[in-house]
Amino acid sequence: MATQLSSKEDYESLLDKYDTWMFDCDGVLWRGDSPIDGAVEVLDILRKRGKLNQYPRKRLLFVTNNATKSRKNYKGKFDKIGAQVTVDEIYGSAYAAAVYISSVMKLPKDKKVYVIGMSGLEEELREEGISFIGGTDSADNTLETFTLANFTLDPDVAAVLCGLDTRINYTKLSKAFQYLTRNPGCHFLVTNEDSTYPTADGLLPGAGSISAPLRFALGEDPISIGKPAKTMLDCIQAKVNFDPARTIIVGDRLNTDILFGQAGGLATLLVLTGITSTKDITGPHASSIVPKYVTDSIGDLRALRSG
Ligand SMILES: O=C(O)[C@H](O)[C@H](O)COP(=O)(O)O
Ligand SMILES: [Mg+2]
Repeated sequence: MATQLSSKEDYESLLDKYDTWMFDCDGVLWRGDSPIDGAVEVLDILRKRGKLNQYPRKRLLFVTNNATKSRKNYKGKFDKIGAQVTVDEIYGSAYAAAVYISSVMKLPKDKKVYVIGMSGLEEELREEGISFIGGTDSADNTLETFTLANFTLDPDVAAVLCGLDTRINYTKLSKAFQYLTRNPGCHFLVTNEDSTYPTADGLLPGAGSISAPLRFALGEDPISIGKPAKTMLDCIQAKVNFDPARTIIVGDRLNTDILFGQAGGLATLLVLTGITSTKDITGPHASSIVPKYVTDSIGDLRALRSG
């Protein structure tokens, strides 16, 4: 059963127990471009309280499955909402995918990736020195009818990488399908599998719903790199030395954020400002994924402001 947090004492006890705070972004810190009420203030409180001598220094990390933006893009988004965050505190599935392709898959330099995704994903691939086609290329961002007669297979494509792409179309799906069925050994990778994406005005199809047509057409599941996969945690641990026993992840989705935390031996705090609602964690249809703590919103931690 999850512990429902509500009092200042509840939140103070979290400060006592955890030095590293991992924050999911969509549905926790913001919905689309709208910050969650109190989120920026709470980040500031945690930084300030973490510097006081009664607590070990607090480390804040931001761990998002949203592959539409690069770490630098996210730094700009944090700046815009007035949150003091550095690029090396940000871990996105776009970055994790680029690291996976270069360091785990070890894609040969003469090979390339066919991308379904947006400029942030392309930026992270470029930063890792990975060659790619597709993505925001104008030839792929078209509503023209796709015909194989006009398509030339690139034999150097050794992986297809699919992330959230708000300009998805039949041409992109068809090209990806050609590479995955006609280039021998072509890897099928997705940045993440979130089914939906929480915006300020409601839910939209998420990255998992963008790659779903390919999975159905292929009859094959991809390798997924974002939460809850361990790949994302490996990516963070390669850069940041933290103690899982003194680390908490704050998330809004049970089958990504909370599972990711549980698999990594982290404490988990679920907030109800994004994907998950009370009916998902209580009553007859409650999920089997049970967070350690629950609170309505990250803004509830403003109770810590007085110190
Ligand atoms: O569709 C997606 O990619 C996800 O809904 C979204 O981007 C998740 O982002 P997160 O909650 O991990 O910040
Ligand atoms: Mg989220």
